[in-house]
Amino acid sequence: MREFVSGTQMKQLDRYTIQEIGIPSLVLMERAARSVYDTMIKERLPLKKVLVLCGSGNNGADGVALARMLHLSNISVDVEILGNPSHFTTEMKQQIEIAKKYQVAFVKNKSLSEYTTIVDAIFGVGLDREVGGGYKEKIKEINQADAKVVAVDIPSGIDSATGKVLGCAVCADWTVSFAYEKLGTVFYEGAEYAGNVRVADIGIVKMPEICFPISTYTFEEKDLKEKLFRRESGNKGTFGKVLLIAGNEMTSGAALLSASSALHTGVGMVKVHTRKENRAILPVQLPEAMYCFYGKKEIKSEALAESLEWADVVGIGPGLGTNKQAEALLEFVLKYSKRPLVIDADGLNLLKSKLDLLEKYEYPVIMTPHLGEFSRLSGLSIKDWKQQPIELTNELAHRYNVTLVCKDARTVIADGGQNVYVNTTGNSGMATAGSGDVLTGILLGLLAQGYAPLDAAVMGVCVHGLAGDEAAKEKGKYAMVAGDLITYTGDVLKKRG
Ligand SMILES: NC(=O)C1=CN([C@@H]2O[C@H](COP(=O)(O)OP(=O)(O)OC[C@H]3O[C@@H](n4cnc5c(N)ncnc54)[C@H](O)[C@@H]3O)[C@@H](O)[C@H]2O)[C@@H](O)CC1
Ligand SMILES: Nc1ncnc2c1ncn2[C@@H]1O[C@H](COP(=O)(O)OP(=O)(O)O)[C@@H](O)[C@H]1O
Ligand SMILES: [K+]
Repeated sequence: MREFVSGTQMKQLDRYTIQEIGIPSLVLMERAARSVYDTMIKERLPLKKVLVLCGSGNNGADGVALARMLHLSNISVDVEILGNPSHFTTEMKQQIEIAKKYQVAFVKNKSLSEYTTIVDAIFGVGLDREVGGGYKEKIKEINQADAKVVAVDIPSGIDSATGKVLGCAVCADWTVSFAYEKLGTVFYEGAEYAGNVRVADIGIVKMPEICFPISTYTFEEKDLKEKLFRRESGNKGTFGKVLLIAGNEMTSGAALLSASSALHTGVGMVKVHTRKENRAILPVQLPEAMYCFYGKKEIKSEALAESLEWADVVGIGPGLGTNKQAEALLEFVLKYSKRPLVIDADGLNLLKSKLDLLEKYEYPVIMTPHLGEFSRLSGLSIKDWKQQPIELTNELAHRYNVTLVCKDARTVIADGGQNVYVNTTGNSGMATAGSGDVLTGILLGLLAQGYAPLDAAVMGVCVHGLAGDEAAKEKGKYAMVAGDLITYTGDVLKKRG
């Protein structure tokens, strides 16, 4: 698992390392600059003529130290300082003094066309407002230049906690980040601006010396290998029974995708509770599942109660619609199910009027809203979530006492505890109808096989994204459809299981 930090957290770690541990700031800076230097050499960046653009803070000071190292290696380098001298940090003043003694060249407003590589040391994690004026003009110039661009710590203009572009931002080919990758280059748009990200250990203390109220991780492919477990002696009972309540008379596809995806995740049995109109389609397309059909004006309470008793886990929502019948189904499940529950799609759209029942539900719940559903459920706007994705996901998970999977290009998963997860697998090809239904099936499949809710959620979202990445590799992001994710889920589990 990889850990991420916000700029505020990073500053706490810097401060702790310098003040409590006693490593001088200039020592950290020397290592920071050296790690950027090493990346530039290792990645064979064109170093015929380098420009280092520096702001007035310690990100700029890193830049001046780097310029000195390049200069001492006989690489032709110029430094341009953009910041106001009256705002220079102590370290910045020291670095300039040292560099001048080594005769590093300081320049002003030279054309960027003569440089083969530009280093962005304008703002680091200290960026705290929109970029404007001369900085904005310079960043636009960098983005238009032909040179390769290396960002120090984080591309200037990217909010270190959210990835938001604050006015404008440097578009880098490489970002060398110190100690931890910043959340700002994990979330979009920052992830696109950062290019290739390398994390350099510069001697800053690692957690848990400092305990944050929330720690942020990503669950990776190699973690899957450790977590996935399938008992060779198992039978279809031990691999779990899923009850899926999904699909109305218009939307058999959603039920099919979720049910099929649960089966392709290795679950023992799946039963689908769905509308009678689907009788002619679903068993033909998915004969491996069992079915219970209900008519227009009923929910078949007796059969449903039996199925709820039979199942190990229950899923409700994909393609269910939001009419009275769907509402009655959700109410019945919340009242009478005694199993872990996954609520998705229309199940979430109906939940707002059933929050009292949700509160009383005594078994684990995973909810999987995309941001529109999150917004309807919470009353918060999508913009609110984008400003504080980690905190708001965790807060809502805590409020409803559920595991919450907030689906976006970077899905955030939380259960109200100390650890929040940001998924980094997947791609834009997954922004296609039915992708979410597939995820619901994967989550049900993992839950039924006995993984704890938070584990099932982080593993499932990671698998879903990896399946998307395989699909993109084979079919392309334009042509891939949700059904492909099911096929590749099987491949992902086969390779990593
Ligand atoms: N000793 C340390 O503290 C270390 C710091 N390091 C570097 O220091 C950076 C953090 O340094 P700082 O905290 O000094 O902050 P930065 O250098 O990131 O920037 C802060 C400066 O920019 C100004 N500023 C912020 N937003 C602005 C805007 N939109 N327009 C114009 N000016 C703006 C601030 O007023 C301040 O002068 C890290 O990203 C990292 O590169 C590393 O060298 C590791 C060690
Ligand atoms: N750009 C993207 N990068 C990675 N994953 C994405 C991207 N866009 C969408 N996804 C994923 O695809 C799924 C879409 O789910 P959802 O919005 O519920 O779709 P649907 O309702 O059509 O099934 C989510 O798991 C989401 O995280
Ligand atoms: K920078």
